[in-house]
Amino acid sequence: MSEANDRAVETVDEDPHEGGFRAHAAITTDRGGPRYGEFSEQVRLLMDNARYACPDDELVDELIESLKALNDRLADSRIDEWHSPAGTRIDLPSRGNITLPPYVVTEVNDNGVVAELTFRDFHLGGNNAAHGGHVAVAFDDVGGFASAVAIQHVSRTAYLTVQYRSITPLNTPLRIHAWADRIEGRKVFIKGTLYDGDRLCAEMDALFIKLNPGQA
Ligand SMILES: CCCCCCCCCC(=O)SCCNC(=O)CCNC(=O)[C@H](O)C(C)(C)COP(=O)(O)OP(=O)(O)OC[C@H]1O[C@@H](n2cnc3c(N)ncnc32)[C@H](O)[C@@H]1OP(=O)(O)O
Repeated sequence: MSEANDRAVETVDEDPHEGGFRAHAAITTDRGGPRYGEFSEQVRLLMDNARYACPDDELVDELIESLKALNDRLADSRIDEWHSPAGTRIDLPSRGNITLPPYVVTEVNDNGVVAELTFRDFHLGGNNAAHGGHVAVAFDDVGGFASAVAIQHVSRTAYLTVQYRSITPLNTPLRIHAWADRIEGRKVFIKGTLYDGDRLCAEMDALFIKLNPGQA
């Protein structure tokens, strides 16, 4: 961590959340400003390019210096997780969270949540296919979304099983669907599918537990 990072971490205030991972602060579309989406896209491109880059020694030296300078500038703007744009910008793919594969929600209703999702170069597993872990990340997030829709409350994943049925391609718009199969008390049983066109890539079977008041 740089000195700037150390300073940023020290500025994190008392944790304002009230159970789960939902902040008191309202979800907004203006944190980070009107160009925050472009910023996120540039970060994603950086991740994509880094995944495939093979820089020579001279370029590595140059890139390290550029990235150090960039990281120092970014670290100076760090705030706590509850107020950062990443994860709260509902107008951007995956709520502006660049750690998630980008998806855009197309339907939210009694049948659950449907989204168009694209794994990118950064999500490479092998031979131009998505890494299975990233497929699980996608299911966890969209599954958690479907659980929240079904119970109108925050829940956490107790287990999540993925059946990998066929190769999940990169850089291809996919259809991800998650829905509440049944609810038993605090237990929300979520199912999900991931399709490339008509081809089933993966299926999810998961349990989310509704959090009690104040539960972390
Ligand atoms: C719109 C925004 C959308 C955002 C989406 C974001 C989604 C991201 C979701 C996540 O990634 S959360 C992070 C990953 N998950 C965790 O870190 C959870 C870690 N585990 C825990 O915190 C607790 O184990 C958990 C909250 C899941 C459950 O603990 P509790 O103490 O609240 O529940 P309890 O142990 O009393 O169990 C309640 C019921 O669930 C059952 N249960 C709990 N864990 C189970 C399990 N693993 N398998 C089967 N059943 C399970 C348990 O048997 C019991 O059944 P009964 O009511 O019938 O007796």
